[in-house]
Amino acid sequence: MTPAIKIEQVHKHFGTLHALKGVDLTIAQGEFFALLGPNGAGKSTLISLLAGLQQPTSGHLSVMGFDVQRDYQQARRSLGVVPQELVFDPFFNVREMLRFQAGYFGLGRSNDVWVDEVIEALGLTDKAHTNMRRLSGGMKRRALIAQALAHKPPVIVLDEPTAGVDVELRQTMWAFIQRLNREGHTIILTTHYLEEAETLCSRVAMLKQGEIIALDSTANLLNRFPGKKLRLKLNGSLPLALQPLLRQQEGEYVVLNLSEVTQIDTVLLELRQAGVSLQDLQLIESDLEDVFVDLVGRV
Ligand SMILES: Nc1ncnc2c1ncn2[C@@H]1O[C@H](COP(=O)(O)OP(=O)(O)OP(=O)(O)O)[C@@H](O)[C@H]1O
Repeated sequence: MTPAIKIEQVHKHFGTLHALKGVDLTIAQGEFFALLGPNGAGKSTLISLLAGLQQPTSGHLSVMGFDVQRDYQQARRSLGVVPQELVFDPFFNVREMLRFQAGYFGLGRSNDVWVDEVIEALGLTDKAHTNMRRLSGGMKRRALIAQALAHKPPVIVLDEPTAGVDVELRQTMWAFIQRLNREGHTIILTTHYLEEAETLCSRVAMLKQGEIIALDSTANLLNRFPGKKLRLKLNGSLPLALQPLLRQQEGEYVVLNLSEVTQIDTVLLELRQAGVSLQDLQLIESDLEDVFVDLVGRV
């Protein structure tokens, strides 16, 4: 099957800055994929190259088999991008804006049913006739998500879609995006909320300084850290014998790395022998954030 996204040896220079250093990435149709990386890693640059908003310095990108430069229109029609920033046309109301957007991709009135479905799914029904200018920040964000979906693209890219949005929108949006994924749409997500990526995405690429440094299924990445963490609040300082297990200090808590659960016995014994009592104890599974911190540093 034609891949949803194919990126081959893509380089991007901004003057002397080498923002993307030979990125290769293939995303199959129907995947729910996370593109993660710290600030400045090159995620947005990669997305704007996919959307044809910028040109690569070298290399090739295609969407649903269409080269983003040679077959620009088909590639662009295959892609819906929810941008990070709130940029919108202030002259239209929500429904007009969505119809206009679909019309831009050559879709006529027959698409209106879909536009209304998107409006409803994103909780915009009450605002359908409100001018974009008059929407609150959260509602504008909903409208921008709707805008990216208005032409029902097979590939949907969400660039930090939940930055600064409330819990209700997150839930509504993810329910709808998951439905679209079940119906066969390919979803690519960039987010700094690693919990979201862990819950939603089956495969992850981690980008650092313009290079992919990890590309694997979410499950395999998590398996790299089979251990658990023990968070302890102590009446006293951590005994010397336990220092080698120390992972980090989190306020009043110390976090220890455990390779197996039975190590808890040893920890408790050492604490007792050192006369240090416990105020609180939590056992935590490793998560995507641990993998991320280990590979690329803090988000
Ligand atoms: N138009 C531009 N001109 C010059 N430099 C740019 C331009 N766009 C991006 N950069 C630089 O390229 C690098 C990658 O930026 P990019 O926005 O792609 O990172 P990002 O991974 O999306 O970061 P964030 O998580 O902060 O959104 C950064 O060093 C950035 O300063």
